[in-house]
Amino acid sequence: LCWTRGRVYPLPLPPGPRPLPFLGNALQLDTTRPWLTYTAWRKVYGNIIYSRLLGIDMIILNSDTIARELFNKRSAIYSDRPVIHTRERAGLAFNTGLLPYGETLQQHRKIYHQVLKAETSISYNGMYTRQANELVADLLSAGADMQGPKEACERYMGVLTMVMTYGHIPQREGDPVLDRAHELVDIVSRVVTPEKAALFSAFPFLKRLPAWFFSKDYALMERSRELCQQLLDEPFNEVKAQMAEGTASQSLVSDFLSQTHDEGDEETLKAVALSGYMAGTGTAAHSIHVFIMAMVLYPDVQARARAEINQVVKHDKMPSMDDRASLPYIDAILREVLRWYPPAPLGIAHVASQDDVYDGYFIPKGTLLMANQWALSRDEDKFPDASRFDPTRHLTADGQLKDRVTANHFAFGYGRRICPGRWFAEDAMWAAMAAVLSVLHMDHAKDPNGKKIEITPEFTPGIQVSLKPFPCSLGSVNTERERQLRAMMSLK
Ligand code: HEM
Repeated sequence: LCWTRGRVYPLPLPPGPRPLPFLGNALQLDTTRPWLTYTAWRKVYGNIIYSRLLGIDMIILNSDTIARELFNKRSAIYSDRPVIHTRERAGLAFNTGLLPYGETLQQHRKIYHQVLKAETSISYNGMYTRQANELVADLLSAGADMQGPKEACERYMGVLTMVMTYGHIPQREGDPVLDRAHELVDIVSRVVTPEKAALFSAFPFLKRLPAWFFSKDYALMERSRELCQQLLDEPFNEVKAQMAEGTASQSLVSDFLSQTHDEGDEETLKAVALSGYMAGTGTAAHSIHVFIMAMVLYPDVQARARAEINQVVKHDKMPSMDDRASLPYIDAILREVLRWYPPAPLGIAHVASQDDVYDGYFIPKGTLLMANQWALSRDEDKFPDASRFDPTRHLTADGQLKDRVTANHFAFGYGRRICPGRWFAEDAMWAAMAAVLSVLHMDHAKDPNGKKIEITPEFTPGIQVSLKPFPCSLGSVNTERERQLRAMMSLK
């Protein structure tokens, strides 16, 4: 028996910093970016670290191998989620990512699997290409507006997810569904202000924080609840009405509604559609935005990628998803984007539903476990000179991809909670990156004296980070392709 931190366990807990009473290790954290602290702790305590915060047991995994050992191989134990205090108050109890492990979650995941699995995701190829063309046009018209590229990436993912879930193509300006969805995602990240974002990521349970802590956020949470209800019901009811009239487009909702008449199933379907939108837009939009920044900062990578496209695709044609197998360098860029700045640096916490033992360490039931993706991404043994953006890490000497699939990337998480939108995300990212590289030259913005403006990457923190707008200059390098793209857009 081991007497550890006031409690008796059959074996020692993993090593970790000495906690203070009640606060635990809270004061040792970089509160806006706790993943940096956890990565620094690795040097002292290693790849599996125990920490105690506000009375909650937490284990940080700084190794992909250990995360796979626990979350994948022992998924029967490690698939639960922490209880988040604000979940009900903000109307977010329906959200797949926050559901405890159980029957409802399994129903959700079954639906995602049917509409987002690799084979189905390919069937959206026409949609990815069409929307990628729009993205290029939006980026071209962004000009010197710094907000432009970020908004264009967000619109691209917002439209793709709306079309996939409701068959609804949002209007360019003032679309009521897209606007509300944006507002909701924005509120969720404002309720999760930098301080709270840090708390949420560092203490994703928050169950034990007192109510006064949230007093200022009550109004926002009220609005969030209202928006959730509208967004759960309105687009869904519209699809139902369209189905009755025989005018509904194919979508997740229309496909499933045609198979079910059960009201319980309808609630599940609504929850799945909105959770997919909430989980999918910010993450993938951030990654496409990071891609643009990487292309500005690493012009050699940009030039090689464009040269490869020009070799495979005729000079006056846009690439299509059919060209993907012939363009492994673009996939290598995609994997490097996910590694370089993973959208969820600590993933979403898993919870142990039973006591367990790993490598001689005791893991008590109820422990919250987080795979520290930031540490994985900066592992110098696996990724030498890790802060450098270098797609060739993912290629063999003869230019082929080292791993068969992108969907196993650590950025998508693990086990029974692995991201169900990973194929949709990677297909959407690939289409966007190939279209952008085919037409656009991405460069540093210049000041009035013609001097290039340096970029310092900044991110809004949270469970999901988001690259802030940065100065850049985007212009066309291929007028024939640009013409073809605009012709394709007017044919829609
Ligand atoms: C670059 C894009 C994306 C990244 C990096 C990403 C990453 C993640 C991660 C790390 C998790 C948690 C996994 C875990 O617990 O181990 C997750 C969960 C989830 N993702 Fe994604 N995601 C992306 C795009 C998408 C898209 C496009 C969709 C849907 C259309 C989506 C839907 C979901 C859902 C519903 C969950 C919750 C699953 C659960 O709790 O069982 N994601 N994602």
